[in-house]
Amino acid sequence: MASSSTATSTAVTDVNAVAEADGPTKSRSIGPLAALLPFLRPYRGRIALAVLFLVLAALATLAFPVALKALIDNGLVATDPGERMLALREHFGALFAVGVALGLFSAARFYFVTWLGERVTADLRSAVYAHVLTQSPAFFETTRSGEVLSRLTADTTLVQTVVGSSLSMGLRNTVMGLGALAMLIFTNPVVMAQVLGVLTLVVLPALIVGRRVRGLSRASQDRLADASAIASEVLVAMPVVQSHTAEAREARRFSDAAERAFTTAIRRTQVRSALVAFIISATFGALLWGLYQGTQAVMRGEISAGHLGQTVVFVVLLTSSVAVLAEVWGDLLRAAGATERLMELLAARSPVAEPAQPRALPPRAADAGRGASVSLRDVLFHYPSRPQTAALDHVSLEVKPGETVALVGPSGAGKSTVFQMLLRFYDAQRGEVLFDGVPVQTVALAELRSRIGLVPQDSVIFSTSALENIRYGRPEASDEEVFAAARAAQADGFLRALPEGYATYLGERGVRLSGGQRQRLAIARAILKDAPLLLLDEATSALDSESERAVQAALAEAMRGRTTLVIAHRLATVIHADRIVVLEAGRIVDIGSHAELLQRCALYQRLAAAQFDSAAAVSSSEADATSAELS
Ligand SMILES: Nc1ncnc2c1ncn2[C@@H]1O[C@H](COP(=O)(O)OP(=O)(O)OP(=O)(O)O)[C@@H](O)[C@H]1O
Repeated sequence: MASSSTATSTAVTDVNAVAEADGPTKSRSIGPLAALLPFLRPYRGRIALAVLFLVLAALATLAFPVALKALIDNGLVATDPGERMLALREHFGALFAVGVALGLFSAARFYFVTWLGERVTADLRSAVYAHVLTQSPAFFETTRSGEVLSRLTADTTLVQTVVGSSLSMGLRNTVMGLGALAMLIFTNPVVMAQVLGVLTLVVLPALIVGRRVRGLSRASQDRLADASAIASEVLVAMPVVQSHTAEAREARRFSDAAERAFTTAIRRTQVRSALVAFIISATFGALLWGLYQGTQAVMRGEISAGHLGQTVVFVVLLTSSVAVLAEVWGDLLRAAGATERLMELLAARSPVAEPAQPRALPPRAADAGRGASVSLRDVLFHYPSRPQTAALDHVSLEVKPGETVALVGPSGAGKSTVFQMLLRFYDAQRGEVLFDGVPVQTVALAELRSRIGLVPQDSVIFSTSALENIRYGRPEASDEEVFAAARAAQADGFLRALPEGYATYLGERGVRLSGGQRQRLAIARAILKDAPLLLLDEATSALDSESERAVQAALAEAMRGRTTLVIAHRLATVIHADRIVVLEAGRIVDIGSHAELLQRCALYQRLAAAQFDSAAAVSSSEADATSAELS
């Protein structure tokens, strides 16, 4: 346990270190298991019951050899056959009673211990998952989601084995072993001293080898996590994989990772197997030695046959306890590796910190019908992984309530980064980001984000019904409100036409909807959320003109009465924007209306010519207007 402090101090406190913690283990003890204590603490009552039944079961086991001795020494001595029969029945009755007690106590112990294992694992899983969900995007840049999933399943399962079985096996065998030891010392000190000598020779190497098992355990869990990470990455990108006919390549990449996990697991198993062989043969040796000594003593008339029988059972109990304990030690070390890793995830601190004393945003009612104001003041920001390149380079922008501002610029200009700043996914290194005049760092994250509706470029559809999908941003909304939002987003028609209408299950990632339908569903979600600021990242993929019109109408509805920042890829959008901000390499190059920028901004002219003209879905009248303006 001495190393638990080491484990805590090495527990990763920043997100980057989580990803780097793939290396070998830092401490080689069961110390990290101490981190499970807070998870066990709420269930003190259950633990007490488990321990009670565990001790009772161990005592019943220890009572067995005593009853056996009584049977051999007393049950068989009566000379009268009738009396002997009666005595025998009594002794067998006593043995049976011990057996029944053992059965009942063991069942109760099993129930409580397994309950604890399941409970603690479920709590741990939920705690780690909930914690991971609070991490900023920086965490997910460095930690693969498949790896987190593997931690949540494979590592917690190891912990479950320990809490739900190994710990109780360990405790039971400790109690039984100590009991057998005490009884042996009490009844047969000479044999005892010898057995103990042999056992020491067994335990020491087992402990030493066990350390290596733990290192290998963590390594094999890590390799397993690698395989899971590959699978989860590929499974969500199946169309890309299949269109590149990369199935065989991806299958090989996974099987290579699985193979590495296998090799590491086998190395661990080899070490463990050698340990098992050693432990079993050595403890067997100890047992036989005890038996040999005892037989001699009986022959010399020093002890009774019953005494020998009792001694043998005690020695069996003692040696098997030691053997089990060595096994359990291996399990504990394995689980320590898994716990260490889970605790690293739990210790990861998001660099986007909640303010200690959050300031309230101005009441929402005041914004109703006009939207929020947002400001970026001299914002300098680089992504944590790219400290040399400023993604936003001294950007200042004031957006008034109700205004629609389009962001345009070449790829990598920093348009999405502006959104990330407003949502406070990252904090700027310099400058200020204000929402309704309040610096975003001083507002509770939940409050800030509740005021922002986001329609991302790739509409995310969850694997649930259409109704629940729209309700995602405001779970308490009534069905009627959902229908109204869907109508406003031009989604009501196609949703009602689905086999089960709004109750239709949309499949994983909405694969049953077309691109335009997915967008409208995402817009309905934003409309229902009814936030004063709308961040809209227009989809770049072209839609057919009918679908495009529907999406544009939906967007117009979503923008009504709100402040809107839109990353624009469509001509219709820039034409209708109040102002257009032209970004390049993290700087604002120019701000103006479409007509003004066409007049004076060379970059905008290039963008307009290349980007908007080629947008297939631009309605013909608008395209004509632009051509006229451009020419
Ligand atoms: N998570 C990230 N980590 C590191 N660098 C990033 C990250 N996201 C974006 N960048 C970099 O920051 C710069 C601005 O990116 P941003 O995504 O804001 O551009 P954009 O204008 O939205 O581009 P696009 O139109 O292609 O989406 C780019 O150089 C990009 O490579």
